[in-house]
Amino acid sequence: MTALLEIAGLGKRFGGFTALQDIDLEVQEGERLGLIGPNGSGKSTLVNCICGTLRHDMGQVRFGGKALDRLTAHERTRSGLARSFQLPRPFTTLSLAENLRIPILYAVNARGGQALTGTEIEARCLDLLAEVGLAEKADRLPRDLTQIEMRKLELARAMAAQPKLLFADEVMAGLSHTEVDEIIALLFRLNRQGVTVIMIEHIMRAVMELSQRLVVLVAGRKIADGAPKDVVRNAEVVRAYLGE
Ligand SMILES: Nc1ncnc2c1ncn2[C@@H]1O[C@H](COP(=O)(O)OP(=O)(O)OP(=O)(O)O)[C@@H](O)[C@H]1O
Repeated sequence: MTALLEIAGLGKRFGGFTALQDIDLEVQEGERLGLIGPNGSGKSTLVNCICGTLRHDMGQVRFGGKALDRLTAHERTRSGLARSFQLPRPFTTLSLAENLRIPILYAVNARGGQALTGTEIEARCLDLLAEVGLAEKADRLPRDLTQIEMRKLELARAMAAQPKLLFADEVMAGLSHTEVDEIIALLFRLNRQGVTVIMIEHIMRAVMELSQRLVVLVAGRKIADGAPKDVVRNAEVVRAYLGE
C-alpha cells in the first residue's frame, strides 16, 4: 500500500547549521502520528518543509503518490495538506463565520469544484463551527474568544479546506487539563472522519493518548519511530529527550 505521505532523505540547512538530516518517514492514510523532540530539534522545520513554507535542500516529499518538491505552499494546501499554527492567525476584523468562508471558497475554487451558493457556504461555515463547538459564536469576532476557543477556530480554519492530512502544531500549549481533553476528543473526531493527523506536541499525556505511532527528532535527526509505549522506553529517547 502506498503511504499518504512519504519523506525520503530530507535535509535542511540554515547557512552552516544543519536543522534536518536524512529524515525518512512514511505516514499511512488515517494514521494518528505524534512528532516529538526537545526544543529546537527540527519539528517545525520538518512541518514547514512538508507544507512548503520552507524549501528543503535534500531529499523528496511525496503526498498521495505525487512529488511535492516543486510545489508552492498554496499548491500543497490544494493537494490536501493543512496545518493549524501554534499561534492562531485569524482575520481579526472578520467574524468567526467569515473567517471560515474564505478557506471554504478557496478549497472549492482550488479543486475546480462546482461553485457553492451563499446558503451552502453559510451551512458549511456553521457545520464547521458546530464541529468545534463554536456555532453559537458564529457572528463574534476572534478577539471575543478564550484561548481554547481560538485554538478551536484555528482547527476549524485548517479543516475548512477539507484536508486529507492535518498538522496540529502545539494546539494544546497553555491549556488546562480539561481543555487538553477537549482538543484530544476533537482531534479523534476529525481522525474518525478520515483525516490523517500529525500532532507536534510537548504535552506527553496528550501525545500518548492520541498517537498510534511516535516519531522522535533530536538535533535534526530521527532517533525513534514506533509504537508509543516502546518509543518512550527507548534508552536513546529517554536520554536525549524525556530525561533532559
Ligand atoms: N529560519 C531559520 N533560520 C535559522 N535557523 C533556524 C530557522 N528556523 C529554525 N532554525 C533553527 O533550526 C533548529 C530547529 O528549529 P525548529 O523550530 O524546527 O525546532 P522545534 O523542534 O520545532 O522547536 P520547538 O519545540 O521549540 O518549537 C533550531 O536550532 C532553530 O534555531
